Amino acid sequence: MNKKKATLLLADGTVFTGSLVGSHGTNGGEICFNTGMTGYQEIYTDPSYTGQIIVNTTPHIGNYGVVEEDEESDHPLIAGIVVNDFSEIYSRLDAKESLQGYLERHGITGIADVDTRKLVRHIRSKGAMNAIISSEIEDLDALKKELDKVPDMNGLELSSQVSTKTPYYHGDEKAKLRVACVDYGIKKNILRCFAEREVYCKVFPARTTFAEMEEWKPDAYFLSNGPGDPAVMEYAVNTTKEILDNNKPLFGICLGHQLLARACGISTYKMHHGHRGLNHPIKNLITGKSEITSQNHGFVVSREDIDLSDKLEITHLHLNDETVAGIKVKDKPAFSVQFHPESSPGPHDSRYLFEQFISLLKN
Ligand SMILES: NC(=O)CC[C@H](N)C(=O)O
Repeated sequence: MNKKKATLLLADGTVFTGSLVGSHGTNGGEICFNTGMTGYQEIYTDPSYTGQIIVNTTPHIGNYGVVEEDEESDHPLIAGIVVNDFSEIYSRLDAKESLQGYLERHGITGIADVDTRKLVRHIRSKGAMNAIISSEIEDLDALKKELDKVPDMNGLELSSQVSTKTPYYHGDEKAKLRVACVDYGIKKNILRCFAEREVYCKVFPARTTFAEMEEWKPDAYFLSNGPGDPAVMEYAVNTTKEILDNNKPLFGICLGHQLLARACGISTYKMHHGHRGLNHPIKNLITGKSEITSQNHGFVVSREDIDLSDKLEITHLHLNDETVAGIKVKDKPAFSVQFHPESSPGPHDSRYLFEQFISLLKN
């Protein structure tokens, strides 16, 4: 076990020390915690976490290694991990590599042997903030200088960095339904959920125009999840407005949901410390049933703005804090959710939303 010392410094001056995991180095980002008890590889490779340091509240990380099928993108884009008990030993029949080897190979620096319960309580009371992990710099003033260089998540556009550079296809070419997916940082399992339901997808770079996507003659549009602040994605909001103006069926997940709201004139804001985990309860206001959902977001759409607007209807509410978890555009075939129905990792309660979208575009 690598027992090289590492330091975690938070923007408010709080320091935690522990041991290095992953790659020797220094890395900063916004610190946030995920309460999922499984699924570390899917979480680390979800492009929505770009530029963030993930604290896993589940104490034991690494014990089942990594497998290629669990990748939600081609490689991890996170700015680091903070864990309690890190295991280099893994026991899973089909695992090919240890998490240690994987993190090292991808240049991700992490810190273990941290009292993650204390750290999470601190983030819960003080709110989201930047942090830095280093196994190189021990001097706190020098580390603080590096931390000051880390950009604020508020006002940060990251989708253009993580989006595909060229369009690609997913699924069966002969499938009857064709969905144009705008890649703001798409998770692979969303494409799998479409393919399983006989939908053929063409995935477009984030800055593709509506006219360019129309050339492929899609039946509908999908706006993906992704990292960063939706408030500074003017280009994406404009594309969404064009999709709506042309009455095309539209489905959005997470960042895609925030973009749909913004295209309808609703503002978004940064939450105190966000929702990240696999057991977030939401209520479907149409069916009256609750669903346990997978979530990963730091921003949210304004419920006050929706209440004042005549364009949107709230379809889902988060039961912990009554924030907006789903919306529908009143006179258009367009809807979106703040949570992750593709849930990789997470429960499958909300997979019906893919069927709901497909029936919408069949009509
Ligand atoms: N999973 C996502 O799509 C995240 C959306 C957005 N970046 C947020 O943090 O709220």
